[in-house]
Amino acid sequence: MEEISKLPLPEAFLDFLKENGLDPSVYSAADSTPRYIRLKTGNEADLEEIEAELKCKLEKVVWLSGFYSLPPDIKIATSMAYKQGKIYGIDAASGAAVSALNISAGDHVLDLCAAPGAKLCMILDIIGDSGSVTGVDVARHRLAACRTLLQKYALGDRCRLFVADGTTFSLVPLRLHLDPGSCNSVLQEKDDTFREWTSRIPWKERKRAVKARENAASKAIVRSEHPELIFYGRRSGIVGLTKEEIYQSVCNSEVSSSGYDKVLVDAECTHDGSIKHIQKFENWGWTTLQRRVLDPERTDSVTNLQLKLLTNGFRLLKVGGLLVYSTCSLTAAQNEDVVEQFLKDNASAELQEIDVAKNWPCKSGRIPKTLRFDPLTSKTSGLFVAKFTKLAI
Ligand SMILES: C[S@@+](CC[C@H](N)C(=O)[O-])C[C@H]1O[C@@H](n2cnc3c(N)ncnc32)[C@H](O)[C@@H]1O
Repeated sequence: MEEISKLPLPEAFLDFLKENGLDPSVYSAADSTPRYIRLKTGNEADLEEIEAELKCKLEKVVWLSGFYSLPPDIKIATSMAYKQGKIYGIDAASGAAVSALNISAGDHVLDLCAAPGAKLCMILDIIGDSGSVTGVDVARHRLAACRTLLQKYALGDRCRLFVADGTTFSLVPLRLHLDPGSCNSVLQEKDDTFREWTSRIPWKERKRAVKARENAASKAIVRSEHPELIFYGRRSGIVGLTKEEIYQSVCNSEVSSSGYDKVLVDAECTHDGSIKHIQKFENWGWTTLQRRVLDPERTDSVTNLQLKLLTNGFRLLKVGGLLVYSTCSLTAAQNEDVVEQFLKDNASAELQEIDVAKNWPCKSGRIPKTLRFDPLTSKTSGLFVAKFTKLAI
């Protein structure tokens, strides 16, 4: 086993890096990469108090608004500031991916791989009291954790969460009825009208849902008529509508005008660029790394999935909208190769310069306009970011 800094990397991982043309020295920053937090909007005046509580100086990240760095050994989870939802942990490179979307007031945003939800929280914090956010993830337990996060940070008012496969998810934003007060008067309540969301689901309904999940799990192929809605806020557009209205399908030609303004595809990947993730294998065991990261079959299936997620996210984008594709892998196969194939398959997709990136501590990817954060030079977790717009053709 070769020793790089204090993180021992097994031969197989070093071979994986070599095969992918990646420099192992990026992992030497493992011990010095700072931890990052984002201050929830409205808590700026509490900065000194938070510093006193954490007993450390919060260094403003000059290139990313609302972000602060702190030494990696500082624990934030037990602090009052964290418990009260004033700060949340999110890597600066992740924040950059969200920032690249140029979210503005009134936007309807789709986060296609949303859990556990750090980026979703940031998106919701930015949109504030306008527009809507739809979070999708295939892993129910991870999305449930995401729901807990939204509630903790009181950010869920304009959000809806669906357990669904992002490669086939088909719902467009509900542009009307975002304010339940304004629609109740015109809508006639039917039996299946969605009322305000509550975590206290009636016993009968809960039993029915568990049974449906058990039935689905017992079949080889999970067939669900609709994506499962596991949370919706008061102004998410859901309250006051019926099931039929919420699950209304639209054809591809309609999506060009009624699709999302912004789409984030923070795709499933092998996480090899995330130093924090790689460090976890010290405890999980390096054989787990072999299975989850190095296995060529895993890499092949993940790149197929990434292309499908990107393609479907783009399908749901309206003309003139913006899509950001990101992964925390540093391999070309999961990044530039996926982007190249996607551009080849989608004539209406155009790669965009990330205009807000002028002062970001990152490098260009192999394809101009794409960006790579590498832990050593960026002092962040590793991340690849590409941004697209949809042309009217
Ligand atoms: C890199 S993580 C997303 C992190 C998240 N954006 C955040 O900031 O916390 C990738 C996510 O993709 C989800 N995923 C995997 N396959 C998926 C699919 N087919 N459809 C939707 N989500 C999927 C995983 O469950 C995982 O939560």
